[in-house]
Amino acid sequence: MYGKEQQRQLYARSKEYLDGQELPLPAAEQLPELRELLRYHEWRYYVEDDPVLSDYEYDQLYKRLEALEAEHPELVTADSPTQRVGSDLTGNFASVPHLVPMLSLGNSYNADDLREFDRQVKRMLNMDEDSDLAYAVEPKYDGGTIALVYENDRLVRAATRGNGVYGEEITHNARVIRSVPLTAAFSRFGLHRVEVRGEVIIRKDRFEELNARRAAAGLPLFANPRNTATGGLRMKSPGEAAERQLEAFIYSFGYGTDAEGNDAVQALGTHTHALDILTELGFKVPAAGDERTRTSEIGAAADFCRAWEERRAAYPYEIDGMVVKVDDLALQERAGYTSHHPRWAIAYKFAARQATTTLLNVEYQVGKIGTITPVAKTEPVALAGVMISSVSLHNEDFIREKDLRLGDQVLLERAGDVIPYIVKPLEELRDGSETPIVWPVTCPINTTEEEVPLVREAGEAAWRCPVCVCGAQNLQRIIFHVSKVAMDIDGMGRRYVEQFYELGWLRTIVDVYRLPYDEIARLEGFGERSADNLRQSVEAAKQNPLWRLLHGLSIHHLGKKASQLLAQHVDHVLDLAGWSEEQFLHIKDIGPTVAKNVAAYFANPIHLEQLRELEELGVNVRPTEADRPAAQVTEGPFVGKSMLFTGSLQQLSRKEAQERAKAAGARIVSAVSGKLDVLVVGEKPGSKLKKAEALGTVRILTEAEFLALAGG
Ligand SMILES: NC(=O)c1ccc[n+]([C@@H]2O[C@H](COP(=O)([O-])OP(=O)(O)OC[C@H]3O[C@@H](n4cnc5c(N)ncnc54)[C@H](O)[C@@H]3O)[C@@H](O)[C@H]2O)c1
Ligand SMILES: [Zn+2]
Repeated sequence: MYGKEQQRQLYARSKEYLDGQELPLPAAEQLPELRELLRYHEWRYYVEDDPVLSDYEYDQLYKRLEALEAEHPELVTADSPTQRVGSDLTGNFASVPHLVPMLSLGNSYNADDLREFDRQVKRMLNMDEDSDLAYAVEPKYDGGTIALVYENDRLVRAATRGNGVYGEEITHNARVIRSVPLTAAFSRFGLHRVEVRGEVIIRKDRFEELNARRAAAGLPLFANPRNTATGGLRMKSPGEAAERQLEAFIYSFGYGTDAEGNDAVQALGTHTHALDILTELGFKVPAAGDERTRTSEIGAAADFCRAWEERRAAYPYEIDGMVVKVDDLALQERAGYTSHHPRWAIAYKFAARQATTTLLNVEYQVGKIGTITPVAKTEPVALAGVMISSVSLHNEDFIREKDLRLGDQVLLERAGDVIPYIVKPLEELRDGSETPIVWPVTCPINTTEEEVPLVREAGEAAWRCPVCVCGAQNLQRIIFHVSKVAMDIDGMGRRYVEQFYELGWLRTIVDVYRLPYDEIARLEGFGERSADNLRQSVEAAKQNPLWRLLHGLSIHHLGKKASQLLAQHVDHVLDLAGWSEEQFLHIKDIGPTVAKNVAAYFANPIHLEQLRELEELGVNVRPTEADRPAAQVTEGPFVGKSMLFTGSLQQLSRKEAQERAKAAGARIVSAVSGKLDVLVVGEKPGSKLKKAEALGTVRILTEAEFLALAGG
């Protein structure tokens, strides 16, 4: 239908219009062009199920056409996209006429738009602006429209919306949708022949499962739930449609007549009542009081819409907005229709979650352990309310699997609070000028002469720079070191670290504990007070439990849990310097990867020197109260007591004795202080005993006494 070159031009031209560039064309020339562009995008969206613009962008083009036509009514043509609904006719099925045209919906994006809609409706109905008008509000399901015709309580026909006037007959596929009843007792309500309208969708989790099965079978994946549903409706064989486990939410009557052929829907009174009846008849309908509401105040309708925008991500079905409808069916008829949409209803559209833009460049960032993360730089584009120009590409495999190229048009998505990501490149829009993204073999950050080859460990997706000479890695380490998860230095976030780094005050984590507070106080935006607060936070962090320091060293693979385990097994952080990989493995839950990485870290003299400096600066390097195992011993003679052994023991080795003490609930410490509870004394005790005696608060036990109390 559209050739490649033609598509590229239509796309490029659309973006020019959207960029708001000055288009000094007379209206008479803009109008046909806009119509042509919109028709192209409708084809991509409805027929190909693969749009190249976001809905928001499409709506912007549409509004531009609408505005121009309003200024120049003489130039409006009957085939303009504003005068009819977009067509999804494929020609693959028999086409059937709709008794009552199936229309689109007008769009709104915020509470103001809704208030404007409220004013317009009231004007049309000759109502006072302040008078009450009841609205029904419900989710706008994002799938494929379906019209189900029942005669004498039996499903006789199902059709798609098609071009609004004709639809495509897809009864065979509707029959396999379990939420579409094959019979329904409409006759109880005097309805002999009815058409009900709804949206066919696939639940998000089913969509994920379906794609997982397809991936396992080596089949191409479905792009999104919407086109899985619309595609499912148009399958040739109902078996394939059934496999998708589609569902149909019914949201209104198209028409309904009694045995004489007279209208019998109006008698139902309100849209709300009509939906209640459809619920009773066994249709899947938005649930009253939860998924739908009724209110006579447009502000409350807007609140309901906004509340649903929050709920959108957690809701099991894809919705792209809400629909606000005049509830009274007689008033609906009075308000009437344009050739495009009813005047009594409006869609409240949620912020678009997809957008297309150009991939300009790829930059690389280096993480605290040297991980190289590629970041796409794109032409800035609005997405779900924020401007996006940078998107993470995760790793090399991601780029390869998506076959991304520089210069590509890419589809971005941002769902809920999730960070934006690239869904795919729009391959059909390539013109041959795109260039491959060449993955670096040496560190892309390193600016020195030396070339540092990147390394990639077996089973890992990320490439790493083993030694970032340029310091980028150190910066990331410091940022991590002070962060909540590690040393948790209050008030010293990424921004300050970057600033101090720039100023040359921070080179390694050791510098965190010797910052020039006088100079900081003189920095713009600081002052004595904040500098002093910062100093106090740093001082406080010096007393942190040992596991925080260990975690804050950014040792590859050493997470919080393993840091805590290590902290429980040493008296001083430098004890680890003497450990072999074997010794690490003796600790339950410490695996070979952690063992290898920690051992390597502590084998490096630079690291040991840093730790000594940290100790000198007053940073705690010994296990504290908080380092004790979480699963504490709760019974035993020494529960909660700190204990120290001194002198040579006769019956047990020092290590065995310590283990026995721990099993009895004691915590082993390494120095005599006011905090010491118990001192166990062997042969030839030294100064520790004297010190403890001098304190007078320490309980002193012989080895035998200890053994008797600790048990066997
Ligand atoms: N990205 C693109 O290039 C592109 C192209 C064409 C259209 N579009 C999108 O499609 C829109 C126009 O499509 P449309 O005409 O299908 O309109 P629409 O999807 O905005 O609204 C009409 C449809 O909403 C559905 N709907 C879901 N829940 C409903 C409910 N509770 N009550 C009533 N209807 C409900 C109906 O099936 C109806 O057909 C545009 O605004 C745009 O967002 C995008
Ligand atoms: Zn590097």
